[in-house]
Amino acid sequence: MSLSTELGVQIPVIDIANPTLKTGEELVDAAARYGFVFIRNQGSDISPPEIDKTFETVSTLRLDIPQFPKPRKTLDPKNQRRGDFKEAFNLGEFHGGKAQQPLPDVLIPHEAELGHFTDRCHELCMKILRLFALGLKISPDDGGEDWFLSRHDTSRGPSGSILRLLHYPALLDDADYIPDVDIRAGAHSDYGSITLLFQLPGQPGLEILTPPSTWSPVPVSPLTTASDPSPPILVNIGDLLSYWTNGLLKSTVHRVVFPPEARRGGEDRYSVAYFCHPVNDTKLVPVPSEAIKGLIGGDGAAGGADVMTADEYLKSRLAATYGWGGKK
Ligand SMILES: O=C(O)CCC(=O)C(=O)O
Ligand SMILES: [Fe+2]
Repeated sequence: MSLSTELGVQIPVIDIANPTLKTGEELVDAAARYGFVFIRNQGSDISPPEIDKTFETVSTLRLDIPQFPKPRKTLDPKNQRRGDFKEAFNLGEFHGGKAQQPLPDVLIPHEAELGHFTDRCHELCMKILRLFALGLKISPDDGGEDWFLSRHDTSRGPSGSILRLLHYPALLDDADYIPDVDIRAGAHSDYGSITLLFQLPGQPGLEILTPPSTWSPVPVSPLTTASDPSPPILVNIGDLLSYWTNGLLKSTVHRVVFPPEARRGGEDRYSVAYFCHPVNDTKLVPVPSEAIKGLIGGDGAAGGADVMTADEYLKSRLAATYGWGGKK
């Protein structure tokens, strides 16, 4: 493990190519401290060409796609009056390589490739969740390393997992833009188990809220990964996994800002996020780990009659942010 030392916060960089118990412990430690961790990408999990291909597709996204919502919405409706300067397309689960929703014309030729990428993201999430179970020392009697896997097994039923393609347009000279008010993506936390975030070299902007309340920039490629074939994949804990672990793993608030040089003109920014959720009917009983037992009783998952399903939890988070029926 190494730390990303430049700029602001030091998010650990972890190599999971040949994982051991120590790798699991390091992941749990990073998730408990920061809620964010970089997974080094030297090609063994999701290959750089697969990531490049997905970004080629994302770069075809333009504001004139009818399905893109207008006017713009924000991820932070409580604090922000104006919409985020971004467009995004969410792809739900694929079945047999087929999207289960209408696709905009520009994405139709890329359906199989996006389905494949979604599968690769899900597999990587399973590898990471297995390592979390190892690091949390879940006993073999309770399901051991497989504890999270059976609960994210897509053959058991639908889930809220989403692949989100994001485009943050460059600012045109005549853009209706208010410096220091407008933002590319408003402050928010993610809702699911874990999120994978893919970013492009030279396109920074992500910031995380660090205690007591400082916005710290997150580099795309920390120094120790500068010569890797692809930037590391950024993994963050969502609200559901934080709830499930009674707050041991942190769901950290984050946002995307305009880099200072992009405040007029500037460049488009593209990113891809995979939000991994458990199967809808998964019961969110407390994760059986000694590290979590002492924390039960706060705002986290309760046993007994109060147990929520993953689907109920997601709906409650959407309702708290947008009112019932809203969409993130
Ligand atoms: O585009 C990014 O870098 C972050 C996007 C994000 O946080 C989200 O869509 O939840
Ligand atoms: Fe996010």
